[in-house]
Amino acid sequence: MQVFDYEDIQLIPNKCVVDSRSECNTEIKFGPKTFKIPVVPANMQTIIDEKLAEKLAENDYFYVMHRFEPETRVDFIKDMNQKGLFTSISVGIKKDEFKFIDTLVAEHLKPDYITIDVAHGHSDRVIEMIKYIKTNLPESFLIAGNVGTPEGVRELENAGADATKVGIGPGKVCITKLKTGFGTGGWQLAAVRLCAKAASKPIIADGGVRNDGDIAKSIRFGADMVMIGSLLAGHKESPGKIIEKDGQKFKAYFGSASQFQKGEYKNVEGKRMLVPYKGEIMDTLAEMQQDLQSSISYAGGKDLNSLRKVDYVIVKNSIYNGDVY
Ligand SMILES: NC(=O)C1=CN([C@@H]2O[C@H](COP(=O)(O)OP(=O)(O)OC[C@H]3O[C@@H](n4cnc5c(N)ncnc54)[C@H](OP(=O)(O)O)[C@@H]3O)[C@@H](O)[C@H]2O)C=CC1
Ligand SMILES: Nc1nc2c(ncn2[C@@H]2O[C@H](COP(=O)(O)O)[C@@H](O)[C@H]2O)c(=O)[nH]1
Repeated sequence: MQVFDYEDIQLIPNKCVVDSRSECNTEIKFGPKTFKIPVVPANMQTIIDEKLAEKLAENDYFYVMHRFEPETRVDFIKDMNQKGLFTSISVGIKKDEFKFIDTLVAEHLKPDYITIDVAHGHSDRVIEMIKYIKTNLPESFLIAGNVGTPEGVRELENAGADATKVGIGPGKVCITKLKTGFGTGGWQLAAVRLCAKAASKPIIADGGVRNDGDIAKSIRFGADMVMIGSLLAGHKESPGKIIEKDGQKFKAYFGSASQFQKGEYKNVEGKRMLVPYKGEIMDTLAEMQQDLQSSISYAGGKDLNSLRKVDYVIVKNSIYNGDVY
C-alpha cells in the first residue's frame, strides 16, 4: 500500500486547452444541488453559525450546520425554508437524536442534507441511525462519517448513506492520533484514495487540507467534496470574538471533541488554537476558486473531471524546501 499525505504529492501538468483560467469550471454536483466549488466549511462551532450558513447558501456554496446547539436546529430549518434556501444540518447518534428525527417528521421538516457527525463512524449505532433517517426522511441526502477504511465506506453505503466522510484524526486541532494511536493523520490523502476506490457513492475528504492546492489533490485521489476547518477559521464571519494579542488579531479555533466544546475534560480528542484574523470568508473562497481554476488548467482540462486523471509523483517531504508564503 502506498502511504502519503498532501505534502508528499505533486500533480504533473498536461498541455493547457484554455485561453484563460476563467474558462475552467469548478462547479460540483453534490446530492440534489450544484455548488460553486467542491469545498465545505467544517461543521464545527468555531467555523460555522446560522448567519454564515445563510450567506454560503445564498452564494451557492455547500455548508453543513454543526450540531452543538441541538435545540436551535428546528428553527434554523424553518428559517432557511422561509428564505427559500437549502437546509443542511448535522446529527449525532445518542438516543435524543433519534427523537429529533421524529420531531422533524412530526413537523413536516425535510432537510435537504443531513450529516451524521461522529468520531468513529464505522459502528452499529451509526448504521442504525442511517437506517432510521432513510426510513423516516428518505428524501434527505444523507452523509455519514467519519470513516478511514474501505470497509467503513462500504458498510455505511450499504446501510443507505448517500455519501461518506473520510478522515479520522488528520485535522489541525485533532489529537486523536496522539491520544489513541489510531487514524489517518499523516496519510489522509492515501486514505482518501483507498476509500474512494471502494466507494460507489460520493466521498468527502475531511481534514488535513493546509493549502489550496490540496483541494485539487483531494479531487485527484477520488474526493467529490473537501471539508475544511483551519483554512476557513479566523474570518470576520467565523463565530467568536476577535482576540488581540501582542498587537495582532486572532480568532479561536477548537476541536469538536476538545474540552472547550464539551465543557469537561472527558474523552478529549481535540485542542484549541488561535488563528490569525483573515478578513472576509468570501475573499478566501474566491481565492480557492481561482486556485482551483488554475489547477484545472494545469491538468489540461476545463472542469474538475480533468483533475481525476492526472499523473502524480510522490516527493516525500521535499516540496516545502523553503516554499512558504
Ligand atoms: N474526524 C475526526 O477525526 C474526529 C472528529 N471528532 C468530532 O468530535 C465531535 C464529537 O464526536 P463523538 O465523540 O463521536 O460524538 P458524541 O460525543 O456525540 O458521541 C457519540 C456517541 O458515540 C460514542 N463514542 C464516541 N467515540 C466513540 C468511540 N471511539 N468508540 C465507541 N463509541 C464512541 C459516545 O459515547 P462515549 O462518549 O460515552 O464513548 C456517544 O454515545 C464530532 O463532531 C466529531 O466529528 C472527534 C474525534 C475525531
Ligand atoms: N480528532 C478530532 N478531529 C476533529 C475535532 N474537531 C474537528 N475535527 C475534525 O477536523 C476537521 C477539520 O480539519 P482541518 O485540518 O481542516 O482543520 C473537521 O472537519 C473534523 O472532521 C476534534 O476535536 N478531534
